[in-house]
Amino acid sequence: MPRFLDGWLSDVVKNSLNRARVNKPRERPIYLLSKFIKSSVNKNAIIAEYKKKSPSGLNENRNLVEYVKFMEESGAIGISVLTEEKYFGGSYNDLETVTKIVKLPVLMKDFIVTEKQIDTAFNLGADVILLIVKILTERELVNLYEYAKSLGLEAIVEITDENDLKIALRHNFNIIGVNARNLISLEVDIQKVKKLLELIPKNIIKIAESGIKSREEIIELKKAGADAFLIGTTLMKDPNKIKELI
Ligand SMILES: O=C(O)c1ccccc1NCC(=O)[C@H](O)[C@H](O)COP(=O)(O)O
Repeated sequence: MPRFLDGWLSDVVKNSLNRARVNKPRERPIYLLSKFIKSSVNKNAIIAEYKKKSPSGLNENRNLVEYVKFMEESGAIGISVLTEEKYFGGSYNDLETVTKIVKLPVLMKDFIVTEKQIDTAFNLGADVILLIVKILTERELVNLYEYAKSLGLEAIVEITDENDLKIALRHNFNIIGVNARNLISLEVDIQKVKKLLELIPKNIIKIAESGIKSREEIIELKKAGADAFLIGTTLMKDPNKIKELI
């Protein structure tokens, strides 16, 4: 069983535990996010996220195919697709649509607590999964990471505070995501992200997640050590903003 959680997160995790596996043969090679981030030398490595709604108040029902193609053409190095249904309005269909049309790493953005969910990510063509330290026990985190790796998928291990970081650094995880958003209060704190980024060793790929609105913030986060940037709300509200952020 995952960690004991309060409020909406406990509901999300309960729903995730009950989600059925989608069984379909994978039709796509694996695009390694780590490779795309490392080879992004002359531009900011942006992972553009598609999410229709969010607990923090987003509500944008954009055309998925147009959005994703535009992000690929504009130079995003990856696409993130929300698949959580109740709080983010996502779906496995959205993920499948995206993996059929882009030649970029695709992140299945969800609250992963079971191997079934990772099988589904693999079968639907995703290349990367997200493992959130806050919602898993340490043993579950390691087991799910190893399981994803055994399928050839990469995992972003997401931390939100120093305690999460302590846990993450006890293992050989190669990609750490630092989320500016507190998962309970939903407050965004970019300064906190900068502090945490500075504590992560150089050899680990670091992704700054959430709340990014401007090029200035990206430059600050880069100075603190971020290698890539996961951006949802800002791009869903105004897709053209990618041209300024990249
Ligand atoms: O997006 C939310 O409101 C949210 C609330 C609570 C937990 C997670 C949440 N979002 C998941 C994410 O990590 C973000 O979608 C992602 O980092 C992009 O963030 P943003 O650019 O702020 O949309």
